[in-house]
Amino acid sequence: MPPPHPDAPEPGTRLGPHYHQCFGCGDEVEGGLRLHAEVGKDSTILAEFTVTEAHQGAPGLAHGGLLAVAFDEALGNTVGQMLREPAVTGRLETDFLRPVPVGSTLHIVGKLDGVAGRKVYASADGRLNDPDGPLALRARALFVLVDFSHFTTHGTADPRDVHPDINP
Ligand SMILES: CCCCCCCCCCCCCCCC(=O)SCCNC(=O)CCNC(=O)[C@H](O)C(C)(C)COP(=O)(O)OP(=O)(O)OC[C@H]1O[C@@H](n2cnc3c(N)ncnc32)[C@H](O)[C@@H]1OP(=O)(O)O
Repeated sequence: MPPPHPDAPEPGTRLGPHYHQCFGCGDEVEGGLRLHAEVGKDSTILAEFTVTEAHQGAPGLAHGGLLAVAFDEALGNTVGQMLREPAVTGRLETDFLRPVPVGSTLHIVGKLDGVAGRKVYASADGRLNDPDGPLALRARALFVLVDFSHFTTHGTADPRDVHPDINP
């Protein structure tokens, strides 16, 4: 378990969108997940989002791919906030243990598992309707630390769009 960066936000800190047009956390995306996150105890990130009709895969049930988005977002936030370095998802595995109905709220807890060079391992659990509710999903991910230029070279970002803390 790597120690958090000295500038990592304190437990209880509410985390706003890292980018307003992000499908996972942005507040300007119609049908987006609008995932909310805050810093938990022991270097965890607590995230939640409520499944709407825009997120269905079968009638009344969340689409698995959208649930994976929620974990990508929560795990990316865990890595970025705890290490205070930009990273991108290299690999994401998701175990779907229970169906997630429309109207339910998924409570996700993300944690860092290890760092090896530029590779960062993280995992998360997702519970239904309560932080202690039934376990619905589990995910593990490998993130790769990248330079800010990843987002300007391959995307259209001004570095300041990636996160308000980032200055060119
Ligand atoms: C102030 C700062 C922050 C503040 C706080 C911000 C909060 C911010 C919240 C963000 C929340 C967003 C959460 C969504 C995050 C996305 O969704 S990101 C979008 C999806 N991902 C991508 O588009 C990535 C696309 N892939 C790539 O760009 C490149 O393949 C990568 C991942 C950068 C790696 O390429 P590279 O830099 O050339 O590195 P490379 O040498 O190939 O790999 C490095 C190591 O990783 C390993 N590796 C790479 N890919 C894999 C893989 N798929 N499987 C296994 N191993 C792999 C390699 O084997 C290598 O291992 P070692 O040889 O070192 O042992």
